[in-house]
Parts: sequence; C-alpha cells; structure tokens
Amino acid sequence: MTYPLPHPAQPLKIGTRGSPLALWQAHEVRRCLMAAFALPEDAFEIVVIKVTGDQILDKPLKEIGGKGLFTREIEEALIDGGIDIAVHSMKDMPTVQPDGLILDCFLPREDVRDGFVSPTVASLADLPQGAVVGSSSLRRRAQLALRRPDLRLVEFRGNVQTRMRKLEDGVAVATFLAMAGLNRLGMAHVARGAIAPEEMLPAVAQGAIGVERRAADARVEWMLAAIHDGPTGVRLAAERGMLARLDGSCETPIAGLAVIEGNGLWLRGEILRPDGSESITGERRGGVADAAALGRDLAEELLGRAPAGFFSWR
Ligand SMILES: NCc1[nH]cc(CCC(=O)O)c1CC(=O)O
Repeated sequence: MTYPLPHPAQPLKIGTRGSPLALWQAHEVRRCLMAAFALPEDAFEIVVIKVTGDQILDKPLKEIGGKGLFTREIEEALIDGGIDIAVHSMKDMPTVQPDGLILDCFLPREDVRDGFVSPTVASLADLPQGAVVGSSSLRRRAQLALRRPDLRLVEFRGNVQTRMRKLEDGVAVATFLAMAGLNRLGMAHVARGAIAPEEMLPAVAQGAIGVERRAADARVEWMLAAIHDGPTGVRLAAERGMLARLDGSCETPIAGLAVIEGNGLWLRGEILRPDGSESITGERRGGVADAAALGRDLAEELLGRAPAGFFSWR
C-alpha cells in the first residue's frame, strides 16, 4: 500500500517544543523523512508548541507536578489535527499514550550516558568533599547522594546555556547533562567526560527520539515505518516495560538500560529512595522477542526486593 506523499502545498506538520534540542530533533526527523521518500524540505512544516514545563522555570519539576508536563499540549495538537506527527525525547515520555495516539517510531539511539560538566573539576571522582552540585533530575540527585553523601545538591533547571551560566556564576561547581543532547547540539566539549553506566545508570530511554502519530492515520504509519530503528525499539521496549511496571513518572528515581548483545538483550535496572539512602539494582538477560516481558520481569524482582515504605511516591 502506498499513499500520497506530502508536498509544499500540503506539508506534513511536525510538532515540537521550542527548545534548541527539541528543534534539532524535529529537524532530524524531517531529514530522515526527506531522505526516505526523496522529498524537499518544504514538504514539511515544523510547528513549535508551547508546553507548561518550559514556561515555569523557577520551580523544581516535581513541585509543578503531573505527568506529561512537556507533552500534554503537543499531544492535544496531534489529536486535534493541528499537527500530523509529534517529536519527543523518549526519556520524557510517559509509558501510556492518550487514546488514539501511538508512539512506536524511534530514530537510532544516541549516546545513552550522562556527561559530567564543570568549569573547574575534571571528573566525578575529583569532586572535593562537600562540593555543591546542581541537578534537578530526581534520578541523578538520588544516585549522587547514594555514592557521595558529602556532596550538597542544589536545583538546576533551564537549557544548556542557562545551566552553563549558573556554573560560571558559581551557583554550583558541577552539573550533569545527557551526552545525547550535547552531541546533537554540537556541544560535547562542555562535558569533561561521559560517565559509565556502571557509575551512573542512565534514565530509561535516554538518548532516544520518538515520533508519535494518530492511530487512525495510515499514511503516517506507513511513512514512519520507513525511518523506524528496530534495535532502538527493542531496547526501549525492555526499558519502558520495566518503567511501566514500576509505575514510574518523571517524579521517580528510576534508572534503566538495555543493550543488545549478539542476538540477546541485557537489561539493567535501578530504583532509589529520593534521598539516596538506598538503591536496589538488578539485571536480566533474554531474547529480543520478549523485550517488554523482560522489563516487566525485572521490575517485579525490584519491587519484590523493596522494603515497605521504599516507594515514597506511592
Ligand atoms: N529531561 C530533559 C531532557 N530530556 C532529554 C534530554 C537529553 C536528550 C536525551 O536524553 O535524549 C534532556 C536533558 C538532559 O537530561 O540533559
């Protein structure tokens, strides 16, 4: 089955947030579709949508609350037909989509690791006793507090430029940013180095771009199938299968990473108390065909090993 392709008079509308990274990702999806279907740039229109999470910058995310802080308005536009596809950082996506929407197209995954960013300190291990570190990520804060209880953590929000300025102003001596975002923006040099997953297990789906569509739009389904990366899909199925069973949200300190080894899948997971006083880790190996089940299975194990009261968010 083939369908009429978009053209300049009737462009395919690509919805995105307005941050530099989000815009880069939307342009990347356009580049992939242009290449797959030999289409000109103006067969696509990039539509920037304002989202709640980007408009409130003075509060920690967990205080603004609610799932889908960075996605709600974009998904509404997709349902209403104001846009035809929506581009997301998969790390920020809930495991369940609204009725009528499907999220099953992923571009090849970037570097999954966190980057260590500091104007003065060479690496995580070189942070002096009691150093002030900035992060607004509950996961990174909990992982740091666990390994380095001496460090002082301060909230750090905003885009890369804002965070770099805060470091220069001495608000903190170091912070963490996903290598994926830095690489995409050509800013890898601001990181002193990437942190091995053994030292800081990344967020579920870190480094992956997803494209969401209307379930009823068969033409878009057909077009997105041409740019979907299978291995990334399998890895995310395992990680997000775990996340779904853990009832995770962006308020939850959960880490997870699946890698493909030969024709198998290796999944690692970690759940933490938000104050970093305890962490439970586990791993599973299995076939790529049962990726989501592997994730759910690991989640069951972690849940079973968590003492009463571990889940402060429940
Ligand atoms: N929560 C914000 C967010 N969502 C995705 C990325 C980075 C890019 C990615 O992981 O794909 C970031 C910023 C960061 O953690 O440094």
